[in-house]
Amino acid sequence: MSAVYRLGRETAPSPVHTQQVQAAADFGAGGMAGIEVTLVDSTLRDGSHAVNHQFTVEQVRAVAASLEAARVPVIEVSHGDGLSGSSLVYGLSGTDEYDLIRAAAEVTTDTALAVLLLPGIGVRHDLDRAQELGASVARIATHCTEADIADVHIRHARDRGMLTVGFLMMSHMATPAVVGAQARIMADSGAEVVYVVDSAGAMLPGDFAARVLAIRDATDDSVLVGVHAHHNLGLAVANSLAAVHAGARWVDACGVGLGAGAGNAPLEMIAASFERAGIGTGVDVRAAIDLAEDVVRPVMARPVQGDRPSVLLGYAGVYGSFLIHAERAAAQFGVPIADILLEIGRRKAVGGQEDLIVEVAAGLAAARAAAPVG
Ligand SMILES: CC[C@H](O)CC(=O)C(=O)O
Ligand SMILES: [Mn+2]
Repeated sequence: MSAVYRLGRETAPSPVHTQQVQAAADFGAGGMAGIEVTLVDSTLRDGSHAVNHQFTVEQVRAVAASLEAARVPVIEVSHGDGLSGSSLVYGLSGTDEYDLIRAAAEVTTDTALAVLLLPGIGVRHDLDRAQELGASVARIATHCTEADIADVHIRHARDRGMLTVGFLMMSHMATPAVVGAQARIMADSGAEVVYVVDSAGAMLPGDFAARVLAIRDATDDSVLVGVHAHHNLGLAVANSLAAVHAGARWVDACGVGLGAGAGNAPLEMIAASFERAGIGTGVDVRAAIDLAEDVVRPVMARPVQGDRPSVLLGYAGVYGSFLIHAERAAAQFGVPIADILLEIGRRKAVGGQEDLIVEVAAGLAAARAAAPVG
């Protein structure tokens, strides 16, 4: 017989104030009317993780053309780990990313092309090559405490006339004040937009809002703030709304959410919910819904969803792009993926430490083998 549940563990809510009702209404339909944002679609870059970096020229042409038709203003095309990410450690590209950038450039005229670069994986020359093929937006990504290593790349992109964006990855690992200070470093280097990036999909709406406000404060609103949310805890759209409410004006999304882990904020849901909130994006919502279903879903090699490993990524604060590596290590060493991800989270691994996943899996397997049976 099951238990009878009785009221008792709940704490009483505090009395309702008029300001609270007004603040809540900001998050309702039409509550953010008058705000305009720039949407950046990263299906062809973050989505690269979810297809094991196997995008083809034909797929890129189809996705890029449909994004242009939906009036998405900026689309990002690169290996998942940024320019020159194709490697044994991060995953070899099926098609050279410059061929993919060229393909996207050939089918777009009104949409701007962006590329991602992680200093050390890619170099300044990679930005030059991408720009020659048509990229005009450079997104320079570092761990959230290492903004200074982006200095030469940000300056270089600005000198070449590219719209330059700083991208503070794994932002949940630093306090709002630290994220603000790091954004200031990127702004001083010349970044025009600086992003709060929830690489692990571990952040809650207030975590985003606090970091957006901290960046605005630390930079005296001299840069625009962007947000890049992952859906591991099912919060990517709500987090993006909270970030916009706090002042973010660039917002990333991917068709069907195609991206690392449980994916990114789905473009079609961002476009639709933002329109309901009154936020202007310029994107054709019907076309975004159609392209997600008809163009992006067919290229998905695997469903991007909040399954066990994806939720664990968000819960443990682990890099979304570690998912495929962790799945492989779990199969190779015969240990539960949950154990690997929780241990990686405890060790606070940062991007670039993919080999630690193998070390952790091997260690867990050895510990199991050594444990007394029974
Ligand atoms: C490894 C680069 C990474 O995928 C960038 C990004 O999208 C993120 O940190 O979420
Ligand atoms: Mn991402």
